[in-house]
Amino acid sequence: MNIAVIGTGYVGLVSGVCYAELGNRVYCVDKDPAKVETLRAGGIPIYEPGLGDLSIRNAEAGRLSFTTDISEAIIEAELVIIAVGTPPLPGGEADMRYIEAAAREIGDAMNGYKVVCVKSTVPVGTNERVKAIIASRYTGAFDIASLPEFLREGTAVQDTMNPDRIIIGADSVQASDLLTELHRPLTEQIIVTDIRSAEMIKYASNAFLATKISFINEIANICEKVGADVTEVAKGMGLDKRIGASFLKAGIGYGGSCFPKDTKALIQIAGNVEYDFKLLKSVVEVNQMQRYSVIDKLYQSLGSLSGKQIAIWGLAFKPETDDVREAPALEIIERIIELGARPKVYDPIAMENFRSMYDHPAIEWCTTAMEAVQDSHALCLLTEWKEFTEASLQEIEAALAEPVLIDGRNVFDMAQVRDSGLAYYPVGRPVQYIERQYV
Ligand SMILES: NC(=O)c1ccc[n+]([C@@H]2O[C@H](COP(=O)([O-])OP(=O)(O)OC[C@H]3O[C@@H](n4cnc5c(N)ncnc54)[C@H](O)[C@@H]3O)[C@@H](O)[C@H]2O)c1
Ligand SMILES: O=c1ccn([C@@H]2O[C@H](COP(=O)(O)OP(=O)(O)O[C@H]3O[C@H](CO)[C@@H](O)[C@H](O)[C@H]3O)[C@@H](O)[C@H]2O)c(=O)[nH]1
Repeated sequence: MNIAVIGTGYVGLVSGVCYAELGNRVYCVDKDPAKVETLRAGGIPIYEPGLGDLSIRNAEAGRLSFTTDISEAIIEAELVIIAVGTPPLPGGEADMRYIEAAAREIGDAMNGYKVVCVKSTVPVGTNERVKAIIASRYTGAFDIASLPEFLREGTAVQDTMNPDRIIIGADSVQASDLLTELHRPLTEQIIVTDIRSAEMIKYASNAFLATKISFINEIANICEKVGADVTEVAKGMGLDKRIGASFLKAGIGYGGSCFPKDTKALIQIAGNVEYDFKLLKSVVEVNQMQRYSVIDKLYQSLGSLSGKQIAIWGLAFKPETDDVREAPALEIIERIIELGARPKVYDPIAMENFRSMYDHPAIEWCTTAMEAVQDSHALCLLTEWKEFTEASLQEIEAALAEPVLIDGRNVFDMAQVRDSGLAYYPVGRPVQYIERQYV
């Protein structure tokens, strides 16, 4: 199948490369010439495990090309996939300007029947808007379809090649047949539904996963007060098939380019039809507060933060990605600086992205994990990179000026921590017990 993918971000690039891997001929378009140049030279503008090799292999096989010219990309395409960004506007609603611009450009470049589908996460009714925009510029026949994307950053290639399900929202047999044929090699679980339901499935899925995270974070906060261990609680809950074990890891709140934006967008979508989505509003509020649990623990352990040096391990919103959009580290570091402390930060991959989003003279940018820890008054682990989870507690303790370890991701083994001299502050585990022993 000949496919054009508009937008070569985390979704567009991964999808384009994976469709090529399935044997399709894929043209990826981006309006950013620097990205296209990097891709043409065999590079990858994002960090995503496994993507680079796959991209090079398919480009060399002649199945994958990159261009800034949408007409070149869609001239032979049967399927055009829109995968541009839908970032949040200040009020929380999704910014549709990139989708609408892409629809206009597609409309101008159409040269025959094609199926145009929207993979970006978009409010209900967007596909109809895209159809209207294209129809206002192209009078020939075409179909539209919604094809929501469920990949996770860090495991995007694996998720794309092994999806739990494919959702196709279509109002024509040609569109649903074409998309079914494309995805058949990946899974039997292909759900064909109407366009509006497909658009809603994406937001509802992300909102539900975010709800699970905020729920377990609140349970964790209660566990801390009653002396229970949230990791045991989550294990016990997760064995109930009706609940499921995934997305029950307590931590410092969800971040990333999706959950924060999509929860707020769904609240807006509901608000637009005069529905007050109270549950989701609480999910967002709990998530915001959870980030500050790290600051509370710093206070608990150090008293005033003024003049203190705080090591930060992890800037990316999750491991195995360079994406720092809505990373909890941003608000935590800002707050640490406001309180008069000096953060010494380290992340194996996301330093550059973080620094271009937020820089401050109080921040010391370190080149190794242990450099950040050296002589700091506390270490805060914010992202569970393997390098951190495998770190030696003895080395950490020896390097710190005060033996305070705030583990925002519950990565360390409690028995090992007990054998160390560290004052350990995990999430939702019996902090007081450890404090009594070691502080
Ligand atoms: N990142 C994820 O993990 C993920 C997962 C599922 C769904 N989504 C959704 O997919 C969409 C894309 O997300 P992303 O993270 O890949 O975004 P991104 O910001 O990483 O990439 C978007 C790309 O589109 C390009 N672009 C914008 N307008 C264009 C145009 N008119 N023509 C050509 N290129 C254009 C930009 O230059 C950019 O490279 C969003 O709606 C997002 O919510 C993202
Ligand atoms: O039990 C958990 C699971 C995740 N997180 C946090 O939640 C955030 C999001 O993690 P994850 O879902 O793994 O990554 P994303 O790449 O943001 O993927 C989500 O957002 C994408 C964009 O819409 C969807 O496609 C995916 O299905 C959905 O999982 C991260 O900050 C994680 O640290 C937790 O705190 N506890």
